[in-house]
Amino acid sequence: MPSSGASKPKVVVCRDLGPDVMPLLTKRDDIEVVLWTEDRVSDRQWLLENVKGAVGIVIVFSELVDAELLDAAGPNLKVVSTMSVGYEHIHVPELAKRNIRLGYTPDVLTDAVADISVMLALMAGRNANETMGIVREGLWPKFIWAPFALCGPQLSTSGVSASRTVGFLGFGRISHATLARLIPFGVTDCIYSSNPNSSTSYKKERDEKLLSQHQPQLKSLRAVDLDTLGRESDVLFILAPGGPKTRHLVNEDFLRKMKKHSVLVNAGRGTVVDSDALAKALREKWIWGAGIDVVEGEPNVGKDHPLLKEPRCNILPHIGSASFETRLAMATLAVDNCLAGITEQEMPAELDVKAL
Ligand SMILES: O=CC(=O)O
Repeated sequence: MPSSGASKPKVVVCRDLGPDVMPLLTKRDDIEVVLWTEDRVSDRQWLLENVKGAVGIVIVFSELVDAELLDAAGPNLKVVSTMSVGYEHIHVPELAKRNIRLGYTPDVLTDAVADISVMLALMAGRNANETMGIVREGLWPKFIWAPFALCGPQLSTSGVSASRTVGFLGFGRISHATLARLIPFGVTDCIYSSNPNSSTSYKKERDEKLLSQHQPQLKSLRAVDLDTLGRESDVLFILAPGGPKTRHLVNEDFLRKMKKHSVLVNAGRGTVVDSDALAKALREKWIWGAGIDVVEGEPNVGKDHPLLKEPRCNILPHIGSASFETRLAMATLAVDNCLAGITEQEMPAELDVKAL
């Protein structure tokens, strides 16, 4: 843990951001960098002690930023910079109260998360977890190939007559990028339910743009209520940012309305989905399968978790943005945001904490 010159402004960094990015901080002689060197969630006590007097903190989505932490930091704190696009782990009103700025990492991860969303849809529809399990357990030699064994619903519509309606719970940048990837799969109808605070004129303009961008393939794009979203989606992508307003929107009631052959993908936040209800939906075959990158309560998802008992549940350990290119861009942006925040300049990507 480097420590030079007690009087220099202190920046606490809760993960080693690697050899390309750390020097952006450590090579500066006008700040003191305090680093949590382990590749796991920083210890809360360590953070509470080290954050005292800091001007900036660089975190990831597993560090909770609440009144306790901000009080421990004290009045010098100017910026919290999270290496994530989501900010469910940050009590934003507490930042607003204290005039602390918030940096985040939108855009740079859009493609990586959209890629993995499509991957999860394919994995869930085509039974990746279950079928890879057969191979992993050495059961392939005993497996009798049969015409309809281990089939699942096809994502692409080319060559088959059925059309596919894709649904999005949350309709921001990552959803748009996911939709773009699905157009070549033959998707013609898209429905979504999104932030009720976005203005009607913004939504109208955005939807017209998306429709014209995906002409002539995309025939319809509609904002719908949650009931319709559940009932009509063949593949439902949950790409909402989380937080109290979206907690358990996908619950037993919602899942019971879904089609039997539908696939649910969650690459947004685990809290949007009630895990017990999803496990029941899979067990009782209300839906076909699920592909999830996020789970409520993660990373505490051990072997006994109800979702792990469901073969049709394809689970990844929150790796949506985990490509070399994207993580490098995110780490760089998080540092740039932090440096701009502590020097009171315009941040490359700032969330307006007073407007959230
Ligand atoms: O989940 C990842 C992120 O919010 O960046």
